[in-house]
Amino acid sequence: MKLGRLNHIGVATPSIADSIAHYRETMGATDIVEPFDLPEQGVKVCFVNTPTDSGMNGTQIELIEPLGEGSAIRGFLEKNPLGGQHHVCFEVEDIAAAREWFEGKGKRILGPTRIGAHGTPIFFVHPKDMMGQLTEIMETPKGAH
Ligand SMILES: CC[C@@H](C(=O)O)C(=O)SCCNC(=O)CCNC(=O)[C@H](O)C(C)(C)COP(=O)(O)OP(=O)(O)OC[C@H]1O[C@@H](n2cnc3c(N)ncnc32)[C@H](O)[C@@H]1OP(=O)(O)O
Ligand SMILES: [Co+2]
Repeated sequence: MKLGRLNHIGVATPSIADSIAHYRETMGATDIVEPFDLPEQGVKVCFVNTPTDSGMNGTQIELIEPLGEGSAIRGFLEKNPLGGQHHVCFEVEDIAAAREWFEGKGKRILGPTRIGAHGTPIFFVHPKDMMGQLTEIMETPKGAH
């Protein structure tokens, strides 16, 4: 497997509205996408786009707020009430081959491969098998970059 670009850093927050204000007013972000619900992932999502010199897409901050009782990020926010860095997400060309790669290395994959916020297949690898970082792997969107 070949590591692709760092697509996004997932940041859990108890309030996307408060986080948007923080990124606008304190961090000077100018390109923030309207938040939307992803009930199948148990989160409300908002992308903060970061600029690049090349004009290619920059790495995003993916703000995630719990949606519904069974949200996967509720436990994280109970331990970290202010929120904070939750996961890193790297792109790969072929999601099935990437899954086989991590499985072959004995890494625990969390649940099935499913469609993520960018409309392409994703899966998560357990933080305890990844040097403490919850790691999302996503297939590069067709025609991106
Ligand atoms: C927006 C959609 C999508 C996208 O397209 O980008 C997303 O990003 S959705 C993001 C939310 N979804 C997920 O995170 C799905 C995968 N996550 C999980 O399955 C669980 O959250 C988890 C990683 C298995 C954790 O489960 P939880 O029940 O909350 O905690 P545990 O107590 O079982 O945790 C065990 C152990 O791991 C440590 N931990 C938990 N979360 C993290 C983390 N984000 N980063 C690093 N470490 C983490 C936790 O502290 C426990 O450690 P010990 O206390 O030492 O046992
Ligand atoms: Co993510």
